[in-house]
Amino acid sequence: MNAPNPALPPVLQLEQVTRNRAGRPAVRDLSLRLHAGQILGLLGVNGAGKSTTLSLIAGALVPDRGAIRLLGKDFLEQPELARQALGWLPEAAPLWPELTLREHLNAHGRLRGLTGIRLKEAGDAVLERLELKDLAQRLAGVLSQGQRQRLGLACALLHRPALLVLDEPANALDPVQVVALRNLLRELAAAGTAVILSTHQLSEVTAVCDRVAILHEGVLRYDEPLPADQHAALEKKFFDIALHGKAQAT
Ligand SMILES: Nc1ncnc2c1ncn2[C@@H]1O[C@H](COP(=O)(O)OP(=O)(O)OP(=O)(O)O)[C@@H](O)[C@H]1O
Repeated sequence: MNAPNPALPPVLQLEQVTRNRAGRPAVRDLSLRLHAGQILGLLGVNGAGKSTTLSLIAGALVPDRGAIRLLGKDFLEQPELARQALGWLPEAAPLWPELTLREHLNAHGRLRGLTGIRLKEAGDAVLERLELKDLAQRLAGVLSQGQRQRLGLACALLHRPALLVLDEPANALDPVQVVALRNLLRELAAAGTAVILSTHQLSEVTAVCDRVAILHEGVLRYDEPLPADQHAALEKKFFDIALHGKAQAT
C-alpha cells in the first residue's frame, strides 16, 4: 500500500454521514478517509448500505447529515471539482444504446472539459487499455454484458480521476477480464488513484484491495488494512459481522 502523504488532504473524506431511505437510515454516522494510491474494498450483506454509500460519494445522493470532501473540498459546493476528480461506475453502467463506444467517450470527456486532440487521445488510451479498440464504432445497444461493463469503466476512467468509485466492477466479466481488471486497478493505484470498490466477492477484495471496510445495517463495523494472505481472516471477520452483527477480535 502507498503510504499516505501527510502534507496532502485525503482524496476522500466522509465525516459522520447519515442518509435516510424509506424513512430509515441506510447509512449512519459513517466516517472514512481514503488516500491517494489506496484501494478500499467495501463489503456487507444485501441492504448493508454499500450502494447508498457509493451514491453519496459520487454525489448522486445528498447526505441528510455530515460532510463529504473530495481533495479536501466539499464537492456539493464545487460540482466542477467533482466532474474533474471523480470517476463512477454504478452497478449497472448507464449507457445510451443508440451511441457508439467512441461517442460515449466523447460525451463523457466533454462533460469533463476534454476537447480536441486531448479528448481523442484519452479515448484511444482507454479503448486500448480495456481492449475495446476494435469495438469503437459499435453501438452500445448491441454489446455483451461484459463489454458494457468495460465501456462503463472506460467512461469512468477517461479523465484520469483522483478517485474511482466502483460498484461490483467485475460483474459479468469473464475470468480473463477479471484478472485484467485487477491488474488495471493495481496500476492505477500505483500511479496515485484512490479506488473504492464495493463487491460481494471476498476473493476480489483479497486479490486487489489493501484495505477493507465492512458495513452492517448502515454502520461501519470494520475498517482495517488488509495484508496479503489474509483471506481466511477476512472470511471470518465478514461472517462474524454478517451473521452476528459484531466484529470479533481475530
Ligand atoms: N431507491 C431506494 N429507495 C428506498 N430505499 C432504498 C432504495 N435503495 C436502497 N434502499 C434501502 O437502503 C438500504 C441500503 O441499501 P443499499 O442498496 O445501499 O444496500 P447494499 O449494501 O448496496 O445492498 P446490495 O448488496 O443488495 O446491493 C436498504 O435498507 C434498502 O432497502
